[in-house]
Amino acid sequence: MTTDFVGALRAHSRQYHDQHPLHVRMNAGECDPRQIRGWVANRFYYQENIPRKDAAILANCPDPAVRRRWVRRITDHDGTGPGEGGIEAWLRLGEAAGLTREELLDHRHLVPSARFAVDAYVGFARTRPWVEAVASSLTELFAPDLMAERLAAFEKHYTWIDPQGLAYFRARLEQAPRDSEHALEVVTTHCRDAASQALAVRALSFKCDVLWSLMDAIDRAYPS
Ligand SMILES: O=C(O)c1cc(C(=O)O)c2c(n1)C(=O)C(=O)c1cc(C(=O)O)[nH]c1-2
Repeated sequence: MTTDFVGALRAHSRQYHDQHPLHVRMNAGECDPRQIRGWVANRFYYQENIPRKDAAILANCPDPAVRRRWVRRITDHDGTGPGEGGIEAWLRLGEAAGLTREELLDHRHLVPSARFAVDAYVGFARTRPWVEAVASSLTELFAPDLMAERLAAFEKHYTWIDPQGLAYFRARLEQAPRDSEHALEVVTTHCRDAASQALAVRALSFKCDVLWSLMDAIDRAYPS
């Protein structure tokens, strides 16, 4: 039963946003600087909100052992001091791509439907049972392959971006497998019957929709 359940979760790789036309064009080297900058600026809103989403999971989770491991995600993104962490690394990616910090932080490029998609993810974590919110993070099972592909594509096609700006993706290559392994452990431990397993699968499907909608929003805002 657990094997079927894990299989059903893993099968969502087919709905993952690596297949989105914008990612396909990006990784083929077909985006122009305006489109790359638009993606970086809009994705920044996702990055900013990941720790708020994880704080909502912590707030709803009654298990100290889970919280002790989950809290690491917040420091991965926020760092333990100024100038550290994933959000800072994304700001440096923006600078390497020719965007100022200010224009990322003040959301001047953020389009309404990108905001809407990200807010839906945070709202899901705040309002749904915490195990479902954990299940929704399992897109990270599929992220490392996309990160590796993106790193290679950026180094090859977008040489106008300083490669030091790509440090965020290198860090995620290690963080994402660790995080998704923990999330999978939590979900398989807590979802023992068909009903709870179906809810976990639905949560992951919802998250695939969030990521796909975010890419749709960016693609529409910066047409070729
Ligand atoms: O660039 C990407 O394609 C991508 C995808 C995902 C994902 O699959 O949810 C995350 C990230 N990046 C990411 O950088 C990240 O920190 C992250 C956290 C989470 C999550 O749901 O908790 N997903 C992702």
